[in-house]
Amino acid sequence: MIRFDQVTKTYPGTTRPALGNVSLEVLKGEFVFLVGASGSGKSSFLRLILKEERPTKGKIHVLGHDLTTLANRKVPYFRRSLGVVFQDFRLLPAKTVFDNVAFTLQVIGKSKGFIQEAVPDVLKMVGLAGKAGRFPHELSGGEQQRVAIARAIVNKPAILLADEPTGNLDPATSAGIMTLLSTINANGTTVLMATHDSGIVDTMKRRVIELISGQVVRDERQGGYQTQAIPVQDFSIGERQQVHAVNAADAAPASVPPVTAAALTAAAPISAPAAPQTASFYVPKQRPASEPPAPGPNTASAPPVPPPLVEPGGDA
Ligand SMILES: Nc1ncnc2c1ncn2[C@@H]1O[C@H](COP(=O)(O)OP(=O)(O)OP(=O)(O)O)[C@@H](O)[C@H]1O
Repeated sequence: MIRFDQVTKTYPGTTRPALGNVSLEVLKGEFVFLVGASGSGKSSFLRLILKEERPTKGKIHVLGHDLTTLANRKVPYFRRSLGVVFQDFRLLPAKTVFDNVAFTLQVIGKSKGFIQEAVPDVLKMVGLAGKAGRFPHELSGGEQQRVAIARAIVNKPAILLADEPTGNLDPATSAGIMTLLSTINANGTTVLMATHDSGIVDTMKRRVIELISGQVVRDERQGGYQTQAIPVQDFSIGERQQVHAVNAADAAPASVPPVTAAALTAAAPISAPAAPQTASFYVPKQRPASEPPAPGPNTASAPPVPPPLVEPGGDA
């Protein structure tokens, strides 16, 4: 579904690659977390999948397309199979919830009849059935992210890319968003999510790809946020913090075998040698151990697991 073959991305005017010689495969239906310190290459990875950036070296295949040879005129059609969600929602402020979602469908030429059926269906799925007439500024952050997710999935993409979708949300609201993304994944959409949220990754136990300085240093089924964590440091300022340390600059390239279909059916986790110790620190967002990871009694803002996507009829 997504395959990177020895992909290197070096931005113009820079010497160190944002991604270096990355080879991996993501299969249909997987839920994959991309983790790594700020600047490790997560967003670059997602942008390459969208063909917003071109690899400097190597090949990328997405949904059967070789992106290095895909003609520019075909890119808009290719992108219809991908949904994207960002940390900052990116809604159109002057449009209602309904119109924000409908806009995506109008742009690709769907009929009014299709839109009138598909938009309410998807708003119901994301738990916003009663809020179609509101404007973004009349919604909470979690609700705005639900609109953004509705917009991303209304055309039933094969792949959903999410770049820190819970980055601006509190833990309870984040849990509701993760329930929603899990449901979307359970309905058949492959999900790739870049995140710094250790609590979410540790709770979900999905495949984790960890980047350090553009290198894949870990690719693990049912992984945690950082199994290579270097444990506790005491900063003597405020609370004692758990610091997971990685040295982006000094990380040795890891010899990680690419994840293939065969590897994913094997029993053992796929993991790489530990990163070396370190001078620069990334402090992940801390989630209290007592806090439940999924919607529960203290997650009032999170609706129950939404029903499966309803197939809208009347597509023109
Ligand atoms: N357009 C660009 N031009 C030049 N360098 C860039 C560009 N975009 C990203 N980079 C560099 O590439 C590296 C990887 O950046 P990227 O945004 O992919 O990291 P990230 O892991 O997504 O970071 P964050 O968690 O902060 O979003 C960084 O060193 C960054 O400065």
